[in-house]
Amino acid sequence: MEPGWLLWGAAVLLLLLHVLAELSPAVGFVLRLGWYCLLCVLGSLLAVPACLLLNGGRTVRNMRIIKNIVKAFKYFFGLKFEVKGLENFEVEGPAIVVSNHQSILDMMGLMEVLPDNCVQVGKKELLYTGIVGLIMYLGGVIFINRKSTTSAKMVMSEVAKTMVAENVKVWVYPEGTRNCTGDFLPFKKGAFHLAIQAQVPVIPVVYSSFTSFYNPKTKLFTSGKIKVEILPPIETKGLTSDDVSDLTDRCYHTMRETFFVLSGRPSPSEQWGPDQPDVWCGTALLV
Ligand SMILES: CCCCCCCCCCCCCC(=O)SCCNC(=O)CCNC(=O)[C@H](O)C(C)(C)COP(=O)(O)OP(=O)(O)OC[C@H]1O[C@@H](n2cnc3c(N)ncnc32)[C@H](O)[C@@H]1OP(=O)(O)O
Ligand SMILES: CCCCCCCC/C=C\CCCCCCCC(=O)OC[C@@H](O)COP(=O)(O)O
Repeated sequence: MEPGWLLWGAAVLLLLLHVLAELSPAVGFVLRLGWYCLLCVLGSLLAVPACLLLNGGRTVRNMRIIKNIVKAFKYFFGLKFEVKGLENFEVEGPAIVVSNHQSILDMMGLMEVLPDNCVQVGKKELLYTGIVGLIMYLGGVIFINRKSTTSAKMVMSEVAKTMVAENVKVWVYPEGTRNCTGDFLPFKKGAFHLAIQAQVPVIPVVYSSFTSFYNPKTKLFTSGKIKVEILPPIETKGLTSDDVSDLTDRCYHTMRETFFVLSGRPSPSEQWGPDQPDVWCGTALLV
C-alpha cells in the first residue's frame, strides 16, 4: 500500500475516534485512557534504549530520561500543572517524599516535580507490564509485595540503609493504593517507619482533586488543571519508633488540609479508619 493511503487511513481513523469520543463520554474515557497506556508503552520504547546506552543499566540517573519523556504527555490530554513550593525539595541528602495517589495518571504529576536522585516505591505487579515494567526497573523503582507484610517491611528496612548510603530520595504513596474519591484514605505507616529508621526528613507533596476532570465512575476524562504543592520538610532527627504514629497523623492532617484548599473545597468532617467512603481505584487495568 502507498504511504499516502496509509496517512489518509490514519487521519480518517483518528477523526472517527474523535467523533466517537465526543458522542459518548464512556467511549471517550476508554479511548483517552487507552491512549495514555499506549503513550506509556511508546515512551518506554524510547526511554529503554536511551537509558541502556547512556547509563548502562538500572540506576536512578535514568529517572531524568524518563521524566523528560513523561513530561510531554500532559499536552496530549490538555492537562496543566500549577506547582508551588519546589524549593522545599532542596534539602541536603536523602528524604522520604509522600504524596496522595488518585489514578495511574499520577505518573504525569509525579514526573512534573520529581527531584533528582529520587526513586518510587511501587507494587511488584507493575514489573509485569512489559516494556513499561522494564523502564520502571531501569529507573530504580523499588518493588514491594503488598500481599506479604513481612517481605514488604524487609524491603523497606533495606531501603532505609541504602538510601542513606547512596544519597537518594524515596517517593512513597502512603495511601498504598489509588483513590479517586475526592478525599484521602488512611495512611499506611511504612513511609514513616522508613523516615525514622533512616533519620531523614519527610517532604509532603499534595495534588488537588482530579474529580472535576477525571472520574472513572462517571467515565469522565477531560482537560483540566492540577494544583501541586510541595510542603516544607518535616524533620525526624531524634524521633524513635514510638513516634511513627504521631508523625503519620501529622503528615495526614497537614496534607489533607492542603488537599481541600488546593481543590477549592471545604474540608468534610474528618474520617479515619473503617468509616471511609467507597474506594474506587480508577481502572482495573493494573491489578
Ligand atoms: C513511560 C513510562 C514511565 C514509567 C515511570 C515510572 C514511574 C513509577 C511510578 C510508580 C508508582 C507506583 C505506585 C504504587 O505502586 S503505590 C502501591 C505500593 N506502595 C505502597 O503500598 C506504599 C505504602 N505502603 C506502606 O508503606 C505499607 O505500610 C507497607 C507496604 C510497608 C506494608 O503494608 P501492609 O498493608 O502489608 O501492612 P501495614 O501497613 O498494615 O503494616 C503492618 C504493621 O507493620 C508496621 N510497619 C510497616 N512498615 C514497617 C517498617 N518498615 N518497619 C517496621 N514496621 C513497619 C506498621 O506500622 C503496622 O504495625 P502497626 O502500626 O499496625 O502496629
Ligand atoms: C505483557 C504485559 C501485558 C501488560 C500490558 C499492560 C500495559 C500497561 C501500559 C501502560 C500502563 C501505564 C502505567 C503507568 C504506571 C502508573 C503506576 C500506578 O499508578 O500504578 C498503580 C499503583 O500505584 C496502585 O495500584 P492499585 O490502585 O493498588 O491497583
